[in-house]
Amino acid sequence: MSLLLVVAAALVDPQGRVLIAQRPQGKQLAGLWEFPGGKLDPGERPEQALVRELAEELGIEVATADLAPLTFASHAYEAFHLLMPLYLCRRWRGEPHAREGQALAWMRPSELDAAQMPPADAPLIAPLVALLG
Ligand SMILES: Nc1nc2c([nH]c(=O)n2[C@H]2C[C@H](O)[C@@H](COP(=O)(O)OP(=O)(O)OP(=O)(O)O)O2)c(=O)[nH]1
Repeated sequence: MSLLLVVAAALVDPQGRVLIAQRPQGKQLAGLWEFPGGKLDPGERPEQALVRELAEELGIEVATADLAPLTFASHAYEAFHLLMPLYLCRRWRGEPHAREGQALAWMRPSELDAAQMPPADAPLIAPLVALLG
């Protein structure tokens, strides 16, 4: 079993909506909607990696102090076991925009359709609904 650590963020806007991004064609799980984030580079701390991914993917600047642990996913994919902490973030600099051509959407957690997200993400929705409605 290989364990894959991926860090992800629920960016929350003032209306209580969270940002999801569509995985581009050609990648594993293409077309599904996910929380922004990604894998750690060698030697990186998880929060550092998430700050870097948010800058690369969305062009926003986030301080590690503004990343609050919310919950995590633990899911057995065929090729690896995914362990994915989900951080809540309500404060950033800049306007999130798709820097990698991905579609973006702000959604109320209660509207997140588990079917359109990777299977690992299904258990992440209830804690977001509990917090934000
Ligand atoms: N960022 C993110 N990844 C997720 C979520 N749910 C989920 O199963 N994953 C999986 C998909 C990928 O296997 C992995 C994230 O890897 P990644 O986005 O950094 O890398 P990738 O698969 O696009 O591949 P690559 O960049 O190395 O080419 O975690 C999610 O909500 N957000």
